[in-house]
Amino acid sequence: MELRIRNLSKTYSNGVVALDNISLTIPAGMFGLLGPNGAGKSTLMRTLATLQECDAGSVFFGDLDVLDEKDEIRRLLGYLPQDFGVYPKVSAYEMLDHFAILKGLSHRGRRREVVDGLLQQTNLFEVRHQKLGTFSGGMRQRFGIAQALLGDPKLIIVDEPTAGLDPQERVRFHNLLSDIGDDRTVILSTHIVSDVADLCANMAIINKGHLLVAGATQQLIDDVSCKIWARFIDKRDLQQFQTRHAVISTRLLSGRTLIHVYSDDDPGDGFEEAIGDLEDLYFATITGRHHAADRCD
Ligand SMILES: Nc1ncnc2c1ncn2[C@@H]1O[C@H](COP(=O)(O)OP(=O)(O)OP(=O)(O)O)[C@@H](O)[C@H]1O
Repeated sequence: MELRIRNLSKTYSNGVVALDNISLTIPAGMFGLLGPNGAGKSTLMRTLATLQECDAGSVFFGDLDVLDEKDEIRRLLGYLPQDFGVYPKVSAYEMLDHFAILKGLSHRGRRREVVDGLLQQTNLFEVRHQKLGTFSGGMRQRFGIAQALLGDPKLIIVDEPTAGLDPQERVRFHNLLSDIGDDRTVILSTHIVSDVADLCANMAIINKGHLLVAGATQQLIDDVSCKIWARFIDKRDLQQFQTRHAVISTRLLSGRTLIHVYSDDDPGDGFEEAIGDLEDLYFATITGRHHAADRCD
């Protein structure tokens, strides 16, 4: 089902504008919401998860008014918050069983089936009697997904789930997310570009409360791909290059400094055409070089 966000705004009491007139349509499947720290992602996620009020705007999930029909939405919603805390002294099984009771699964036999199934799906069945306090970050996040999946939600919101996971756990977590994203609407909020590149067919970039671009991930990459130029430089010359060119990223590659610049035409100066990727789109967009209307021919 589609989630339609229209003209959503939120200003905190200290004057910070966290969401500035955001309009966005999120189709079924995996959707990536990408933005740096402080962009407004968590504010948007908490608003969609009915945990926080906005100042203006509307949100519909199919025919349901998310901001008004909170109880109905909560029945369809699974949420993994950014700061998902667990009781360290309780086992994974006990905790999930407890959440299942709260979700209204009162029949003991049925509950056991559901809880066992979710522990299997998240690869935690073998360790189900271990205390949550002994879990690694990745195991804890997979447990977070297990609790978010209770009640078979149609809308799943995960807020920065892979921060702090090692590469192996990240892959494992990605596989789990891509499995659950098949027949649901899953919103993945993250500042990690590869999370979106690996998983999300559709995406948006927000910064400082503004929606910058939104659409099909591959189309958005195609729109930037002809405008990215690269060259290695001596890192002492970086400032010079920054004054002459629209430098969007600087990275070290085998000890050498590689810069990417954004330009409609060949910038000269020894740059070669690079094939723009999602990271280029991200940096070009949040540095204000690339805009939603910019295209490659
Ligand atoms: N309760 C609050 N009161 C005042 N300002 C807030 C509050 N919560 C968030 N903010 C501010 O609103 C802006 C957006 O914050 P938000 O947490 O939504 O961003 P984010 O993209 O999720 O970033 P992060 O990844 O750091 O959580 C930030 O400038 C933040 O400092």
